[in-house]
Amino acid sequence: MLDNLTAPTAQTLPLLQLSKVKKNTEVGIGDRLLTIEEVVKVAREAAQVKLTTNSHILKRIKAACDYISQAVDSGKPIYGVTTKFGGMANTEIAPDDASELQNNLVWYHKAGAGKKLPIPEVRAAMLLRMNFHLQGASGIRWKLIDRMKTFLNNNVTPHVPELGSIGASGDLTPLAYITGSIIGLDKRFTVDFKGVEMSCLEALERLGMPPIDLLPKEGLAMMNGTSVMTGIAALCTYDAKVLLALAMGSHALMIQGLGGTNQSFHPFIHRLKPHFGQVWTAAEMVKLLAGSRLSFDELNGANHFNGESLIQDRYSLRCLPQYMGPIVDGMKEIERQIEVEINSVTDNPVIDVNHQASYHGGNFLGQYISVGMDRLRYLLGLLAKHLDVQVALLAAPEFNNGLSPSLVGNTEGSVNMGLKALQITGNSIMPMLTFYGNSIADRFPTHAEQFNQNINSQGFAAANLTRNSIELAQQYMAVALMFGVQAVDLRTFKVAGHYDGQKCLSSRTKPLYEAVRQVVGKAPSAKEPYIWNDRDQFLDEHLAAITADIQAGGVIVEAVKEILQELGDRD
Ligand SMILES: N[C@@H](Cc1ccc(C(F)(F)F)cc1)C(=O)O
Repeated sequence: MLDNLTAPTAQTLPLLQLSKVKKNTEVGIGDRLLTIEEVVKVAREAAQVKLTTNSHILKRIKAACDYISQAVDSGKPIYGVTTKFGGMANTEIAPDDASELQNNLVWYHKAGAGKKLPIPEVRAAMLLRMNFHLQGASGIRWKLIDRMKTFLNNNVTPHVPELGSIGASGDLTPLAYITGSIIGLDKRFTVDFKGVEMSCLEALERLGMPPIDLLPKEGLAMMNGTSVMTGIAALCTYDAKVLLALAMGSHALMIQGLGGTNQSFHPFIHRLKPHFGQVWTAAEMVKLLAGSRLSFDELNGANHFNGESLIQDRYSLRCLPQYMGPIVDGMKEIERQIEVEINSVTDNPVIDVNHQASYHGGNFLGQYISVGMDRLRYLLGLLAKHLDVQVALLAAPEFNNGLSPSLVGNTEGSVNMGLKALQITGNSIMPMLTFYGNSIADRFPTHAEQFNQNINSQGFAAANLTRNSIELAQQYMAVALMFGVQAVDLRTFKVAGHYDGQKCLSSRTKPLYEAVRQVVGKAPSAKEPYIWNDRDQFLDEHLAAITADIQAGGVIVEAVKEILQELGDRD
C-alpha cells in the first residue's frame, strides 16, 4: 500500500522555473513541489497554508511515528532516539527517558543570542519545516505539523535569535525556539501574536491549543535540518532576482542617458560566444533599448562615429553581456539549488517506512546554502560594481558624452552641484557589497561540539550576511535609478530640446522611468529635468522612497516584471 507513495524528491524536481503563482492567497503543500515565489507569498504576503489531504501521505507520516515507537519498545538502537546527541551519541538512554530526551533537547538549545530574526524569515522556516515533515521520513506527529500551520495562518511567529547556528546539524538552536513555542515548553519562549509580543503559553491558549510534550524522535525531527537558513536564503534569492531585473533596467536607462549603441548586443556577436547568461543579457538589452530616440540603433552595422568620441562604447556598456552573463547564470544556479533544498528532508536519522528501516546520514548539513549564499553576495557585489562604473561615467563630463558634470540640472545656477553627493553615497555602499562578497563557508570553528560537528557549513551565517547585502544592494539600486533618470532627462534635452524623458525613451524602459518619478513625487516635465536646482529637494528622501518601494515590491518592481519573467525562462 505504502509503496505507491509519490512524495516529491529532489530527483522529481523540474529544472528551475519560478512558477508563476496565481494571485491567490493559498499555498497548498505536501503533494507538490514548493517554489521560491510561494515561500515569498506565505512569508511576506500572509498567504494561507493548506496541508495535503492525500491519504497515502497521511498514512506514511503515521507509519513513520509507529516505526519509532516500536523501535523504542524493542530497544532498537537509533541515534537521538535511544542515544544522547552529537558527540555524546555513544551513551544509550533508557526507553522510559526517550520522550524526556526530546523535550530536554529543546530546553538546552534555548541558548541563542542577538537580535530577533525578521518575522517573514521565521514564517519561511516554519513553512519549509512543514513541507519536509509531510514527506513522512521523520517520525513526527501530524499534530505538530498542523500546529505550525495554525501559527502561520493566524500570524503567530516565534521569536528566533540571529546567532547560534553553525549550519552543521542544520539550525538546531533557531529551530529550538520554533519548537519550544509551538509545544509550549516554557513561558520564556515568546512569540509575536499578530503584532503583540507574548509568551507562547498565552498564544497557545488564544489559539485553543494546550501545551504538549514531544514524543521520541520529535525533538530531532523539529530541530535537525536547514529550514531556517533555507527560509532566509529563499527570500534573499528572490530579492536578488528582483535586483538583477532592476539592474538590467537601470543599465538600459543609463545607456540611453549616455547615448550608447545597441550594436554591441547584436546576436551575431553572442552566438560566437554562446554562454547562456551572456546571450540572454544581450537579447534582453536589444529589447530594452528598442525604439529609443536616445541610444543608437546600429544593429545593421552602421556607426555614428564623428571623429570626436570613441568609435565604440566603453567596456561597461560594450561588454555588458559578457560581464552580466556569469551573474545571470550564477543566480539561476543558486535558485535551482535553493528550490531543491526547500523541497528536501534535512533530518537525521530518516525513516524509510517502505522498508521498515531507518538510516543515519547528514542531510542537515547546510553547505548548499552557505556556498549558494556566499556566491549570491559575491554576485551582488559584482552587480553593484558595474552600476557604480556607469554612475562614474555619467558623473564625469569627460566621459558622459556631452552631459553636465555630476549631472547638474540647472547649469545656469552658479552653486548647483547636481548628483555629486549621491555618487559618493553610492561609492560608500559599493565597497561594502564587494566586501560582503567574501565567503564564510570556508571559515569554521575548531573542535565544534566535541569534534562531532567537525565540518560545518556556516550556512546560517552566510544567509544572515546575505540579508545585509540585499539591503545594501537595494540602497545602491536607488542611487543607480536616480542617476539613470536624471541622465535620461538631460540626454532628452540634447536630442529633443525638452526634458520630458518619457517622449524619447524606449517603450520597455519608459515604465521604470515613470515609476521612479512617481515614487519620488516628481512628475516628468518638458520644462525641467528630474533634478533642476539642488535646493528643490533633499536627495536622501528620494533614496529612501525608492528603496522602500523596491523592498515592498511596489511600482518600481512592477515596472520590470517583464524582465523578471524573462529571467525565469528556462535555459
Ligand atoms: N545533526 C545531528 C543532531 C544533533 C547533533 C548535535 C546535537 C547537540 F545537541 F549535541 F549539539 C544535537 C543534535 C545528527 O543528526 O547527527
